[in-house]
Amino acid sequence: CPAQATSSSAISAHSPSVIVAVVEGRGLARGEIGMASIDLKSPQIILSQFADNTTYAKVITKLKILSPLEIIMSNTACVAGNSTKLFTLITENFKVKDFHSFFFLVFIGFLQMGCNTVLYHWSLYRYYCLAAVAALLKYVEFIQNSVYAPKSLKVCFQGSEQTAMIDSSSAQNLELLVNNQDCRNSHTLFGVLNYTKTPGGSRRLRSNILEPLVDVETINMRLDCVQELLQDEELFFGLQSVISRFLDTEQLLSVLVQIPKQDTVNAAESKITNLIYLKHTLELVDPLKVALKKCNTPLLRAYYGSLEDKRFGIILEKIRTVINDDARYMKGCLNMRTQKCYAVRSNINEFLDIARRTYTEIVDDIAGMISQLAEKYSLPLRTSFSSARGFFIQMTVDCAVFPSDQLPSEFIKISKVKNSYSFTSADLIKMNERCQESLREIYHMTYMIVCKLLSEIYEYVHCLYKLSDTVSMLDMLLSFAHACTLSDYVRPEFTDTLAIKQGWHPILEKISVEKPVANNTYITEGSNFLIITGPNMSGKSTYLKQIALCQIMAQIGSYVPAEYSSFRIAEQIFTRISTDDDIETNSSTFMKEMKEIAYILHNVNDNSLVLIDELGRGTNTEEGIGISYAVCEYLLSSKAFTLFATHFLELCHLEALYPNVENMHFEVQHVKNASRNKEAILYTYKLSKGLTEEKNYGLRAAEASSLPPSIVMDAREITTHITRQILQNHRSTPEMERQRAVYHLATRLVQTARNSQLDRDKLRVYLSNLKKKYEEDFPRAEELPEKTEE
Ligand SMILES: Nc1ncnc2c1ncn2[C@@H]1O[C@H](COP(=O)(O)OP(=O)(O)OP(=O)(O)O)[C@@H](O)[C@H]1O
Repeated sequence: CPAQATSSSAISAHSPSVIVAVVEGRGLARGEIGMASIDLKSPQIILSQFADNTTYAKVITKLKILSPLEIIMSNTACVAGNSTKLFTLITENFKVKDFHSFFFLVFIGFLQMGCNTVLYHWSLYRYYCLAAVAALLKYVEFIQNSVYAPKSLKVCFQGSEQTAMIDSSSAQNLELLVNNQDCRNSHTLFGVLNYTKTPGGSRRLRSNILEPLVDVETINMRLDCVQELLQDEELFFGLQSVISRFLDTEQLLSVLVQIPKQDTVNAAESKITNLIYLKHTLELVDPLKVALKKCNTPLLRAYYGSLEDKRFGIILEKIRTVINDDARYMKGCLNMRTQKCYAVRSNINEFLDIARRTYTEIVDDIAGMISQLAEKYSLPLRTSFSSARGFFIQMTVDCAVFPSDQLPSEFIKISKVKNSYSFTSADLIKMNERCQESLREIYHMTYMIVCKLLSEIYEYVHCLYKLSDTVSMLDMLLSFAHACTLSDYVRPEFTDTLAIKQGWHPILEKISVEKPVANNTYITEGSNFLIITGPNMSGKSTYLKQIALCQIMAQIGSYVPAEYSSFRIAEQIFTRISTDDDIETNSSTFMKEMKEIAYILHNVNDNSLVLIDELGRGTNTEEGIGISYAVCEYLLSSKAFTLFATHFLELCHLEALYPNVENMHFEVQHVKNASRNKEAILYTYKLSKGLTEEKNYGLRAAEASSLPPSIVMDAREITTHITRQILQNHRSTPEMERQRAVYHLATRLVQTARNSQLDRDKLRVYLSNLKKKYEEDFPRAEELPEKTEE
């Protein structure tokens, strides 16, 4: 309820309130998905229809982003023993309700009767999402016991093209909204950026982080706003003070446009409350305009323009004819009760005026009775109120000196909290009942007046959608600017290169005392594959995550933690990052790894950002290397920007085979620990070119840990023995080496030829160097086919 809608209610603002209906095509249309969702806190229906593959990755990702309260599916999809694959997949992850398939069809039938030609044609192409929305509306009507007022709902069709896709496991790996190790919200990207003041603003930030933009123009417009907010303190503080007074506009709108099917006291009370909230919200439009008046950037000007809408004034005028000027949102349930009681102006309904007089008299009587009791027993009694108990008596004394059995017998229902007794009396209970009765009357009569007023307002209510959009967007932009003022972020540019100068990890900065070590990144189309090596704990995973987080921050319109940054828009961000707290068994960890990598390989395109950390660690070394090598070669055939962190140094040979691969490593230093006469590792967290030269760093890390020294010694001996054995097995004849070199040379030639980005001169130089090197190493090079160079 909007009463809780303060900036501190971010958690309640995120509690699930979305209901989604999902429909899948049948027969030839299998895989065609229609989805419709409605947030019970926001009267907006979002429709989408798209084709998914057999893993249903898109549906599951979309559902995870929505984090629905409930999902409804047609009962034909879940016939016992014969349920569809989609149904089974969804039930594994979410709570599903089956709903009669009839409701999935009713809306379509109605449309096809020809009520609206645009919608009719639309229905032919978007059949499935319309079927979903039909069922969704019916279901909401059924559970909420209310319908939406005509022409009041906003309907959006959301294709999957306008935003970058981040699958749910990547969102988890990157700690976008939840931290794997720490349940605190602040240890996430959301926590780093969230300085929003309204629930709508924090919801918007959340959804933007999960679905960053891909349109450079829109991103730059947002960045212009953030820049202006950073440069103009007056604008920043002026806007922030107005925005923080807004309530949850979306939820308010949602409640306003619902018409209860039964007139209960609760429904009446809630409508009156919401009308007061509406008045409070509309009265903030003018201050918001004043705060925005001098802004210059196009987006802020556009928001200023949207506030010029005359309908805000019309609604407010209409409200003021019926509602008292001083009726407003106030904290505290008794205050709000008083506001509701006296909301409607006097002389509009004489029975209402009489009922209110009666109510006032009862409240005065209660106060009088309690002060008489205080006098009679010489006790420090005072009148208190709670929505559960109504009026009751409170007394603050030293409870140890004054035990409850010393209280007069007419005080009943005694409870004790710290040094305070709460109780009531039989008379007070009766008076509370009378008070409730007169309130019911007041609410009923007020409700009638409010309903009439609302029916006149509905036709203007659409401007509130604009207002809630404006407020949540301004709140989010202010939040970005706020985050910048606390840390030295820089405005990103958008080019075809990923270049970050001295970038650092934003979450690590927030949680650690010292500023993280910053690093440079440079990835272009001609050098789009970085293999990152380095000992354990040297900072590989942190670096990979840092790149993805900076990319997301840039694409939502925030500044980024770096000295300079330029990004290529990523249409998808994929990660395969092992999580250490995996409680699954080794084999299922491996299967999870394989599923995640298969998902990436199926969906990667030239504009993806791919981050892979320690692939193949769930199986033995040879197989791990084999899988990693094959995956790298597959990814190398695309122009995706890939960062591949690994302990398999064998993969670093790829640099020699592919011109677009670059080896990077994290440096460590060895320092003598004088007291223990041992060598210790000093992590620099600095990224340098080339592959790591560290050997047996696993053993050294084990030594540094609390593993018993005897075990470390044994491990060292066994490792030496195995390495010797492997070398023996691998010792090859010159002929074997020559064949291997021919194979590598041929692979390199094919890859180089495929990579049409290299210009022909560079290609020629590259190939003749290759041949020269081969001739030096292997005297029988004349056996190569003569035309290889071509
Ligand atoms: N740039 C940095 N600045 C400061 N501290 C860092 C930085 N990078 C990493 N660290 C610290 O080092 C710890 C280990 O980093 P990380 O997990 O990234 O290492 P890793 O190389 O991936 O290790 P492993 O190979 O064992 O998975 C982090 O928890 C973090 O506290």
